[in-house]
Amino acid sequence: MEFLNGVRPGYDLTYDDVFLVPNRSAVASRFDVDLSTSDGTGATIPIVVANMTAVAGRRMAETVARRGGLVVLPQDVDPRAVAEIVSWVKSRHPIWDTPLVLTGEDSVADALNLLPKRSHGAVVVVDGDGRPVGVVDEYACAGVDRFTRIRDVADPDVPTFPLDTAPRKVFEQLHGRTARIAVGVDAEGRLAGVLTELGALRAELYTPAVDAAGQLSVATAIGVNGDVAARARELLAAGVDALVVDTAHGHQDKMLSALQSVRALEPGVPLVAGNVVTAEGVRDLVDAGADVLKVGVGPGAMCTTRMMTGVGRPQFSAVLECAEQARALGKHVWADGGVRYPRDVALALAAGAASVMVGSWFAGTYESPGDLRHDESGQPYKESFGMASKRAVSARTRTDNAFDRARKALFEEGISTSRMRLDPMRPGVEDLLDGICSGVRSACTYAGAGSLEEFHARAVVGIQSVAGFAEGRPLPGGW
Ligand SMILES: NC(=O)C1=CN([C@@H]2O[C@H](COP(=O)(O)OP(=O)(O)OC[C@H]3O[C@@H](n4cnc5c(N)ncnc54)[C@H](OP(=O)(O)O)[C@@H]3O)[C@@H](O)[C@H]2O)C=CC1
Ligand SMILES: Nc1nc2c(ncn2[C@@H]2O[C@H](COP(=O)(O)O)[C@@H](O)[C@H]2O)c(=O)[nH]1
Ligand SMILES: [K+]
Repeated sequence: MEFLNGVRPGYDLTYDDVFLVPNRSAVASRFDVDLSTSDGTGATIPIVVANMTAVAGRRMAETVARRGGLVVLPQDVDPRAVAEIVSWVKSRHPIWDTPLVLTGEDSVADALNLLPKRSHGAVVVVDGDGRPVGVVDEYACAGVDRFTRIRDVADPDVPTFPLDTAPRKVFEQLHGRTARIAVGVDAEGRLAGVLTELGALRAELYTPAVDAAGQLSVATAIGVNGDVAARARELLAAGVDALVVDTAHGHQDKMLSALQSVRALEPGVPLVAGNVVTAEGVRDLVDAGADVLKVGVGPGAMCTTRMMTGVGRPQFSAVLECAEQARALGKHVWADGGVRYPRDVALALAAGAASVMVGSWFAGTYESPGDLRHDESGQPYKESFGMASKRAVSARTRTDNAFDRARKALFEEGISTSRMRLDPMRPGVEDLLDGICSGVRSACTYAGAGSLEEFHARAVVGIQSVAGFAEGRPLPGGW
């Protein structure tokens, strides 16, 4: 990456401060751009979902891995529960989505409770042998008593396909029909998955992130306290595909010894560590065994670190400096936090990040773990909170004695509650991934790049005024 006219400023920059200049391009189509990452995780899109309790759970992990990204499960989850989630994610089909399932005897109220759990918007009704006999969506549930039996409202016309049917064929069969989903069945005719028309299209455009056995990939985080090596060993045995050693101040001795102890296990999967924002931090963590550095102090949407401490660094410059150092050592950087638009992802990749971590933005989707709520005006939202908030710290320290818990509660560096609105046009995480991947593909072709490495090599970045940033915003309401 180079700065426009070779001018590298003497002050630090964040994503809003910069823009990409178009280059002459020989890339004929945005579909020709390869978005796969170079960080050794096998991800085929440069997106990692942050290890936050309000964001990263099993449905998020399954859904994002199917589209080629990676989800990091939070460190606050008990290792046995992580093992269960990992084996569950790995048991999911890499193309067909996990169905929501009820029997004909269940009620419309049961269906209405289940529907917001998944983006595909339908519940499959099965018989006693697990064979699909109908489909119910929210329209079928509208205007009927909530105690009505499902069998009385289900649509018995279920487009059904063997699991090995090409997604394009499923797309063509669904196109123009009223049926919302296609149902995939195994050799015995039992329900095994569902696909919407859009899901079938995505299955042709994205490549799932999978392990050597072809099963969906998933990562997990650990902290720096306690017996880090023992916990890491347990998680590696559970089959995680990357291990993230995570603490607010990654450039501290406790992190270095934690990393050394995990590296000594020869994990055999990428070892990620952070957070840091300086070249010195990168060097020390690499010396201690990190393959990937997590970069960002203070940019997160739930993060109050900069307001509480004055510590941090504008994220674009932090990523640029850390990526330069990591690349010089043959290592990689994940740009962590502060991503609000697809452009922020493109800019982080231009600065040299191998992948970009997104947290709060994805909290406002069907796939995040929280319950769907509605505000006073009926708008759907989910709650999000920071991992250093009173709420998260209190959950993390629940087994400590009362005095220690009270001591810990003093160091609050995150928001305990916030509302992340579900965008009615993009309520699922895959809708957001579509937007991000389209934006990044397009950014690559503007730069004349066919891969993310070429994008970083060719990117020309300029610095803009606040007015320059404002000019780039759309004006849906006119002026
Ligand atoms: N990217 C960011 O800007 C930030 C991210 N976070 C996220 O919050 C989560 C919790 O992290 P964390 O609070 O580190 O919790 P951890 O449970 O990992 O504990 C961190 C350990 O490091 C010690 N420590 C020393 N200095 C610091 C410091 N300045 N900040 C934090 N701990 C310090 C703590 O000791 P003692 O408690 O005795 O001081 C504690 O033992 C993580 O997911 C982290 O990524 C949190 C803040 C900033
Ligand atoms: N200082 C804090 N940082 C936090 C907290 N919880 C999470 N985080 C960091 O934010 C990113 C995600 O950023 P986002 O803008 O996409 O939400 C996450 O990976 C952490 O590094 C917190 O309580 N305090
Ligand atoms: K912030």
